[in-house]
Amino acid sequence: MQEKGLLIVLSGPSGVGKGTVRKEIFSQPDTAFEYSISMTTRTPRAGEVDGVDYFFKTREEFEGLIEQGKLLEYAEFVGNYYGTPVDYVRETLDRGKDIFLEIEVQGARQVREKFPEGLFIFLSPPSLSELKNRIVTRGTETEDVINNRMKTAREELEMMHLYDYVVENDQIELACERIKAIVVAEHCRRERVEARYKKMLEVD
Ligand SMILES: Nc1ncnc2c1ncn2[C@@H]1O[C@H](COP(=O)(O)OP(=O)(O)OP(=O)(O)O)[C@@H](O)[C@H]1O
Ligand SMILES: Nc1nc2c(ncn2[C@@H]2O[C@H](COP(=O)(O)O)[C@@H](O)[C@H]2O)c(=O)[nH]1
Repeated sequence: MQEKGLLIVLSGPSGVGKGTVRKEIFSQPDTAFEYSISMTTRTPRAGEVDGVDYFFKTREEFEGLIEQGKLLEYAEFVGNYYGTPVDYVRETLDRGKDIFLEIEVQGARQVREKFPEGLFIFLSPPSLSELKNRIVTRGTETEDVINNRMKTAREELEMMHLYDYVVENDQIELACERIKAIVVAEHCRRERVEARYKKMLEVD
């Protein structure tokens, strides 16, 4: 029987650099994970492409997907819905591939309930002032949205205890190396290796 892949969740406050770090990891040729493209009702930012950055949906479409049970998790974040399509996650894990979800804290909590064996990583900022500086410098949000996201960031930082690892995003390259090292270590965790051996011994 095909061994299942690892479900990896990366969360952290808005502007900490999750998207930047994720894009850097996925640009590296030795990265073997797959990325779960989320659904959202947020308006696309300049340069964002439907089906690449997100699947952009209306609120009616999104609520239909919730009703049909098509989402592994979903949350309302600063006025918009965000959610993870469940089928792609399950298919990828069944193929034995690791899958990487970049989602906020309420969603991560729901995923933890369904996949307690997943790997949950929290990306933290060097400081709150640097976090604000990053969101402002990105230049994609209005002042109101920035203030709301900073308020939510304080609540999210208090949820760090729900995660297995905390990686500081002081420098992009270092944060990526730390995340990749954690994934390698997770694959070598004794409980996982024992489970693999148990299955092998059952077959022989
Ligand atoms: N280590 C870093 N040092 C300095 N700037 C960074 C670092 N990582 C990311 N940034 C910058 O911070 C800004 C926010 O990054 P990014 O959009 O990746 O954050 P995010 O966590 O994905 O945000 P959101 O949750 O709002 O989508 C970007 O302008 C990015 O270039
Ligand atoms: N619960 C979920 N959160 C998600 C998902 N996809 C992205 N996100 C998170 O939403 C915020 C805002 O994102 P932005 O692109 O508008 O800046 C951020 O924390 C993302 O990580 C998802 O499928 N589920």
